[in-house]
Amino acid sequence: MARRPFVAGNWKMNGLTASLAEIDALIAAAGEAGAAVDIAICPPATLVGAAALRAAGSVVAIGGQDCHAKASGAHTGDIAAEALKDAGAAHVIVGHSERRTDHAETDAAVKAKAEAAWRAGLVAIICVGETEAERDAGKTLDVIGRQLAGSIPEGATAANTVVAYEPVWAIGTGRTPNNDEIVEVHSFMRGQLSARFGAAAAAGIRLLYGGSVKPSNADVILKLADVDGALVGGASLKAADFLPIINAAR
Ligand SMILES: O=C[C@H](O)COP(=O)(O)O
Repeated sequence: MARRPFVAGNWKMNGLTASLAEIDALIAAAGEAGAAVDIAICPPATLVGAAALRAAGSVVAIGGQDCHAKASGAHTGDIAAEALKDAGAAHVIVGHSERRTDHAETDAAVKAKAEAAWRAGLVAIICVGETEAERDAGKTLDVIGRQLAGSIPEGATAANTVVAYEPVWAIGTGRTPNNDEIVEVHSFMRGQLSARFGAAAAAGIRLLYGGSVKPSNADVILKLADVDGALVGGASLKAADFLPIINAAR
C-alpha cells in the first residue's frame, strides 16, 4: 500500500505568540509540498487554538504534544484530548520519551492516552525508542517490541495511528542511527504491527523516524525503506528549516 508521507513538527516547550508567524510562513510556502505530504505542527498547548485558527483550511494540521486519558475532571494542569480537538487539533503525540522520563509515563499510561486520542477523534502519534544503554546492550528490538505491545491499543488503523521511532539518544543530540539501524527498527515495527493488527492495517500505518532530523540528513533518512516521514523537534521551529525536510519527504 502506498503510504502518504507525514512530517510532523514537535515544538516541545518552545514558542510564544510571536512564533505563530512561523506557521504563517510555513503555510505560505508549503502549498505545493502539501499536495504530496501530510504536514503537522504540534506547538505548546497554549498555542494550539490560535495555531489551528491560523492553519484552518491550509495544508498544515495542528496537533497537541500530550493528553490526559480522561475526557474531563479534577486533573489540574492536564489537557483532555477532547479539549485539543475542540481547539482545532487533528493529532496528538503520546508517549514521547520526554514524557516517559519527565513524568514517569508507563506503556499502560501511553496506551490509555492513545485510546483517549481516538475517543476524541484525534490521530495518535505514538512514540517509542530505546535509550543508548539499551542499544549498547543489544536490547533495542526487545525494548521497541515491548513498547509497541504495551503502548498501542487494540484497534490501531492507518486512520487513527502513526508510530514514531525516536531513539532517545538521538533526540536533540545531532546523532542518528545509521541507515541500516533505522531500517532494521522500522522493518521490525512493521512486522510487529502486522502480526498484531493484520497485514492490511500494518501496511497502511505510517512509521516516522525522529531524532536529530535536519535539512542536511532528511533526504537520506526519508528515503529509507519503511520510513514514511519524520517527527522533527528543533528543526521544526523555523519554517525555513522545516520546509526542506517536508520537501525531502515528497
Ligand atoms: O519529537 C521530536 C523529537 O524528540 C526529535 O527532536 P529533535 O529533532 O530536536 O532531535
